[in-house]
Amino acid sequence: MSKAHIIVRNLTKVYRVPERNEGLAAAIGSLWRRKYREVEAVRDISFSIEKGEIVGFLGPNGAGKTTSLKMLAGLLYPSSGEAYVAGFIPWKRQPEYLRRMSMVLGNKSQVIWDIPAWDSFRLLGDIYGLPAAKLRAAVDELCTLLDMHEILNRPVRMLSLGQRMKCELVAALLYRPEILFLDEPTLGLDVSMQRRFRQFIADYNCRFGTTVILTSHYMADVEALCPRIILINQGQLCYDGSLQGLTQRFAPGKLLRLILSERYVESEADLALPAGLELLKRDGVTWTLRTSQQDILTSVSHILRHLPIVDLTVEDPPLETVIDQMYRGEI
Ligand SMILES: Nc1ncnc2c1ncn2[C@@H]1O[C@H](COP(=O)(O)OP(=O)(O)OP(=O)(O)O)[C@@H](O)[C@H]1O
Repeated sequence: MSKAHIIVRNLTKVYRVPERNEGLAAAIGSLWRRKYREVEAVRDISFSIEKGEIVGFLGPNGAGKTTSLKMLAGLLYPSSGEAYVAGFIPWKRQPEYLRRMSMVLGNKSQVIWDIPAWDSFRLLGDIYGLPAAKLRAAVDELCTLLDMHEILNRPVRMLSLGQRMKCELVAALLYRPEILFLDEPTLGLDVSMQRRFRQFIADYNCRFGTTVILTSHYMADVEALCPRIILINQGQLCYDGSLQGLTQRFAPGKLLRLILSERYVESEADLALPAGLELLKRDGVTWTLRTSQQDILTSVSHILRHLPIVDLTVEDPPLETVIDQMYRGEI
């Protein structure tokens, strides 16, 4: 068998959703005769992930990301297919497996609202059979890393969203899982808290070699953390590879951003651009152009020869744009 930490083969999940027409008669009728509709949330996906990798699991709303992660975390049975995580079949929910993995859902809480986080951690420590000294050491270490000692004794409902998410992370990492499923962990956090979370996850992965699958709609999370991404759309896997490879494959070329000298007043019509160079946006003296990969040098030299340049930068197209175009089926 392959040594990969996570192996997924032809995994499919079909939900059976009850359906009924509007109105009281339909509601009563549905008590006897229920109609169902099938929703194929995940369709025949396969991939494998090595120990210690951080993989971004991306896709538009409803693509099947949470369903996939829930199957890998053992919260859902698949309709067909196989998965092995750390050698275990997740949905068998063997205690040895549950002790090796953890899942953080950005929109669900596993710490209890009405009691201080410390009490929730004690409860989780009991559930996972952590000796008191080990639990204290783990909480202490994680709280230092997340700079959150002062919030531990306040009821969780009195904490801010960012503080609550810190508690969720501590709860998820108390027993130092080998595999971490993070589903939108930075949802709703402000940019500086998002950055802090990203740094924490990167450091944690580096320190303990934890395998991480992350879903996030914030491309900054993905760019900062995930050298590899898996993209799914309508339940199907449509890309598995490096971030850079995604841009090269689906939006090859570069963006050239120019700032021209104030004295430049030429109209767009008068500017003759060579083949392979296209003006995308012109906002006063700030211009954005796109050039194909093979024409970068000729494009840049044309610009330098014909335009009074104050500043010029060459960039990859923003990940957001590439992903958005993919989601909309434009590339
Ligand atoms: N419990 C359920 N019962 C029926 N259908 C479901 C259930 N959960 C999800 N679905 C459907 O399965 C599909 C995939 O949903 P899923 O939550 O996995 O997507 P997602 O990629 O995580 O989306 P988002 O980015 O919006 O969280 C959607 O069409 C959704 O409506």
